[in-house]
Amino acid sequence: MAIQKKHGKGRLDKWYRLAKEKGYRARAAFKLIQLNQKYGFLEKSKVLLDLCAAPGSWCQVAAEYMPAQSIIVGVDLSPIKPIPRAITFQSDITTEKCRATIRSHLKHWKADCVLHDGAPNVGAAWVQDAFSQAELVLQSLKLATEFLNEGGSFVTKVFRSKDYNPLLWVFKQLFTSVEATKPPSSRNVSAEIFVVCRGYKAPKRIDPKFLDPKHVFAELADPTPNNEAKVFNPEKKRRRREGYEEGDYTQFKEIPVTEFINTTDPIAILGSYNKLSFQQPPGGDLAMSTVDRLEDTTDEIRMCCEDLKILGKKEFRNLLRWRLKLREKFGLVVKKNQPQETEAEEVAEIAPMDEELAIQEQLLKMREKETSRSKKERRKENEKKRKEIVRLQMHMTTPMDIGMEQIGPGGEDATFSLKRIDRANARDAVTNARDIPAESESEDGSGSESEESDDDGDRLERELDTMYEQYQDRMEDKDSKLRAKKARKNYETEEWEGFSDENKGSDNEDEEDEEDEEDEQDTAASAHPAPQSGSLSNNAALFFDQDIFQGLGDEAEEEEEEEEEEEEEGEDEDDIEMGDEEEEEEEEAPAPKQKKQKQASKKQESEWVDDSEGEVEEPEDPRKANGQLDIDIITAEAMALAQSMATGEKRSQDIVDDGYNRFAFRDMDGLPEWFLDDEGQHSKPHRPITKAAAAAIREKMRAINARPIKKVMEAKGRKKFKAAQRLEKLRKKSALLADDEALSERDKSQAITKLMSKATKKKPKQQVKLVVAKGANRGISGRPRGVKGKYKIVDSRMKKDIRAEKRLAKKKQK
Ligand SMILES: C[S@@+](CC[C@H](N)C(=O)[O-])C[C@H]1O[C@@H](n2cnc3c(N)ncnc32)[C@H](O)[C@@H]1O
Repeated sequence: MAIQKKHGKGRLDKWYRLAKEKGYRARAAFKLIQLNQKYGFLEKSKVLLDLCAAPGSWCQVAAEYMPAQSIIVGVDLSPIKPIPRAITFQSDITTEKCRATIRSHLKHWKADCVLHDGAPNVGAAWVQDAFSQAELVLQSLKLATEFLNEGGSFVTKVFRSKDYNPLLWVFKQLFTSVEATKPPSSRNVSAEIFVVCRGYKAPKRIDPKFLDPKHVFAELADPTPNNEAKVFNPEKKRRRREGYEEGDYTQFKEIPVTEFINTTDPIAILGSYNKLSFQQPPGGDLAMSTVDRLEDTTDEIRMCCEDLKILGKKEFRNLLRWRLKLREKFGLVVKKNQPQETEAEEVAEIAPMDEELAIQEQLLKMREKETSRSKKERRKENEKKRKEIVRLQMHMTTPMDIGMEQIGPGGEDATFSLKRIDRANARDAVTNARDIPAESESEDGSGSESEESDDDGDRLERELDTMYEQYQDRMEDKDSKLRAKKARKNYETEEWEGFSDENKGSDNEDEEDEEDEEDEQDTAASAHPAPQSGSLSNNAALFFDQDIFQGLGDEAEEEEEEEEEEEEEGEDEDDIEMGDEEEEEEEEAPAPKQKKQKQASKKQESEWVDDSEGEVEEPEDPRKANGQLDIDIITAEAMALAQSMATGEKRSQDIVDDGYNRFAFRDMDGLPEWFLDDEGQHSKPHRPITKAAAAAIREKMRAINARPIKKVMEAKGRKKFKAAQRLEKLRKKSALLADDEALSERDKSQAITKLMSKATKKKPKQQVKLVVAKGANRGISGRPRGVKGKYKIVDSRMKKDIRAEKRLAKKKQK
């Protein structure tokens, strides 16, 4: 079997290399070694039959692990090069001829172990592949039943497909123990799995149906038909979760919109189909034409139905709400509080069950969601607190607001809480209260109806939230950049831990009581309305540490210092004997503040770098020796900005003003995560980029890319250093020679020339000796006997591979 080396499955991994090293013909050898390590069937076997054995690595392993004098018979469609201690031949295991040849080789013996690693045509159509592999497994089982000893083992490869379970069932009828396992050397991307069947029961007679693919893989009728679903939808097909439906291998799937209305699992339809069709069936469908004509079926809904794969969460929600409305109109939803006797006859028997199932499902999901929701809410709360503190620090709000959040009109405990109304999804009702006649609710009971549809709405909302989270998890699994981004985001929005210890009240020390601590921190927030920079939250510290504030801060500090100096001068006159120590203290005081600023700006810079490269990197010291920020301009936006500042087009004050835009300080309270994610991507200021700036950045990046990598530079440096050392040595030696008075001038020059030629002579590269892993060298670890210098253990297969590679390279050149 030729191995493709470039991509995914054919990748040359560690098992491939290890197989080369150990002299095995295929990496598959390690699968058998690992299976044997777990179940130990080889050591116990004296006769072994290896079905589908080429190129023969399993036979090699068997010969290694089985007791001496054991019999190993291997067969394959492809020829197998001779293997010591094994008999091999070429044949198709599905044929009678193969069976007869095995018999002739085994004579009267029975096998203790039958191995099967067959894989027909892997790589073509997956469905077809899996099936013929399953057939091959059944065929090998047939041979096993004929040649296995009682108590013997059958080890086979199976592909995970719909035929897997029937196969397992058959194995279990014939063996006392059946275990499926995937050895570590089997690639995760491969659908293969190994089944180890031990303790062959050796029944006297086996019903041929057991080993007949037609019977074993026949489709079974569903033993418990879903009559309930049939009432609503008599022609509904059973969904197949194992892949394409039989006979339907298309990617594009369409389903009548009426099925979407009827189904009890609308999310499944939205997730697996591409289009909800309004197309009338040949005989016409009354339900379809009604759906088509209804007012609720707006143009927007129709457009959404056209292509489900491009819809966002909002559109899905609209579709689900529309479905609910239509179900209500068609009488498919029965209200919980409606008396039983008023229900329509047909619906009366079915709908409550439907409802009950839905409620149970709902309860389960709610419980699952509860934990994640409370976590999310806590995070939001913390974010809100932090934002308020930032605002406070920027004098955008009064400290009163923080207290108000706890007990004021907007707070959770307040009598009138808009937020709570929002949660009950009734804010619209409140705002539209004037339009609703007062008695309408009590008269027709629509209040409870809307409550119920609110319940449904909430459920849908939760389902969509879960789906969105799952979608994000999937994307994160796929994309390392996204993972890094999320990790950064989590770090930024990590739980607020309040002010640093210095700012906490002295009675704020009980770390175990977290709630108390939080309360105290809140009180501390309101008690200390203007915390120093050292106690700023992450974002605030970052904000104030931006370059533009450096100057402003300095100016303010300078002014303060000037004022202080003036005061000091005045004081000095009064109190001339102020001690040196006090002066030193005053000078040292701002140091921690600077340190914190430095750390914050360090973090900021690392974030800029992360944003541009999508990787989390260790931040380097962003300051030069003179203490200035050493920020590299790496985006065209920043370059354009720098240019405009350098040319005097913009002043630092303009940049500060630009910071106050509609994107700054957005209120994110109560907004769903998916919305914020989307906003974060698209709703941000677009700063102008000039052609010159873009060209400058391009040039800069080209220069960076042209730079050799660090390792190469280091190697070159080492080389240079060694050359310099050699030269120095040479210089000293020749100086000694030159000073030697015993030598004539001629001898001196000859000796120096000799030295020079010796030094400039390149050492011949040490040849690597190839040692073929056969005979005494097979499977050895360490230096083979009689080999000196560098060596490499190879097998004939590797030579072939190298030759093939060369051939291919030549072909490409042509
Ligand atoms: C994965 S390889 C086996 C590797 C082998 N276990 C080893 O360790 O070297 C699968 C083999 O199944 C063989 N095969 C597929 N269909 C077969 C058949 N009907 N009869 C015999 N061999 C077959 C293929 O020729 C192929 O060599």
